[in-house]
Amino acid sequence: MSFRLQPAAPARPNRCQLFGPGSRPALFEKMAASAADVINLDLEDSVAPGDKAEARRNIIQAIGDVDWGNKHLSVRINGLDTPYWYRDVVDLLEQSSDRLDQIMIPKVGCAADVYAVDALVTAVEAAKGRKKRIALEVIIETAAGIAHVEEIAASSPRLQAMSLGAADFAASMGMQTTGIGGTQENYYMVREGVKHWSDPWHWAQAAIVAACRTHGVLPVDGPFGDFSDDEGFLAQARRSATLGMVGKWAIHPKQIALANEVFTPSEAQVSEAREILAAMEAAKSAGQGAATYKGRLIDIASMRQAEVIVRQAEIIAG
Ligand SMILES: CC(=O)SCCNC(=O)CCNC(=O)[C@H](O)C(C)(C)COP(=O)(O)OP(=O)(O)OC[C@H]1O[C@@H](n2cnc3c(N)ncnc32)[C@H](O)[C@@H]1OP(=O)(O)O
Ligand SMILES: O=CC(=O)O
Ligand SMILES: [Mg+2]
Repeated sequence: MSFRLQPAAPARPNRCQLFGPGSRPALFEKMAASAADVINLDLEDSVAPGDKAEARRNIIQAIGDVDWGNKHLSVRINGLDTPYWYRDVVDLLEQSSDRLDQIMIPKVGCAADVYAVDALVTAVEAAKGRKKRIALEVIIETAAGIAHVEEIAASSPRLQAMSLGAADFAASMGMQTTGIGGTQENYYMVREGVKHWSDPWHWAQAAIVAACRTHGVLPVDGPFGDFSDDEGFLAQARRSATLGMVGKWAIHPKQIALANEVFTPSEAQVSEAREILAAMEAAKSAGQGAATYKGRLIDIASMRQAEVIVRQAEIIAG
């Protein structure tokens, strides 16, 4: 380990972030009753410009009125390039109850974007005497965002989570697709006449995970647009989990159980991790740093890997 230790990310479940437009208040009770760990009430791209003010009012009312249980409650504000975002922050923090946990900032392009929101949040919190310190989450979904991902991950002690937003990311990068996440038809290699599809999101996800893990932020995979394709969602989510992401968005209730399944370590994974820890304790007692487990090498690094899985299971179990 470097002299500078890697900080732990917030110890809360973040397997599924369920989105719903602020302009559809009929969905709020359903969202609250769902099995998602995080609720993202949206003021941004799922809300038409003419509905922004009403959506804001709907959300402020629902934050106080709906029983959100133990969910992490977040509101996605509008981007800093719009005339809406400051009013989103001010009205939310002046008018909503203390039940609000988090504000999500879309299309973050540099650390100063987070600084601006942090400064405004800090001022309104102090002016209103709000007791709960609002957390922030950001979406990396532009070329600038991915180019500055590390400084963004380090930008504020309020920052808890960072998602990849595949739709806007594709647009900003000029990618030739209208798909939101998942396999892209034209992203393949050919060997002996057979196509092998590759993953165009992989490098951005890996950059996000590295930036997040360096600075103690939760890395999250964003939307998968085709909610009739469960297999595609599962494949995308499994790749994300394997890379180190802790959860994925649901843009339809169908996707919640799929995300929870993938981002909850299975009983088999947890018991294998515990067996590795036990085998390494036995090896250490015998004065050895390496041992054999099911015919394969395990050593002290294997303990760290196993601890990741056990810790994830413990956080989810509460
Ligand atoms: C690229 C991005 O920025 S992604 C993030 C922003 N986008 C969003 O927030 C979009 C979120 N999703 C939605 O708005 C909707 O799910 C849509 C538009 C995709 C589909 O809406 P519908 O046509 O109503 O879906 P559908 O008819 O399949 O809904 C089935 C049931 O789930 C409910 N439902 C639909 N969406 C949601 C949701 N997001 N949360 C909770 N319940 C929902 C419906 O009310 C319906 O309930 P019912 O059985 O009691 O009648
Ligand atoms: O905001 C999400 C996205 O994919 O764009
Ligand atoms: Mg977006």
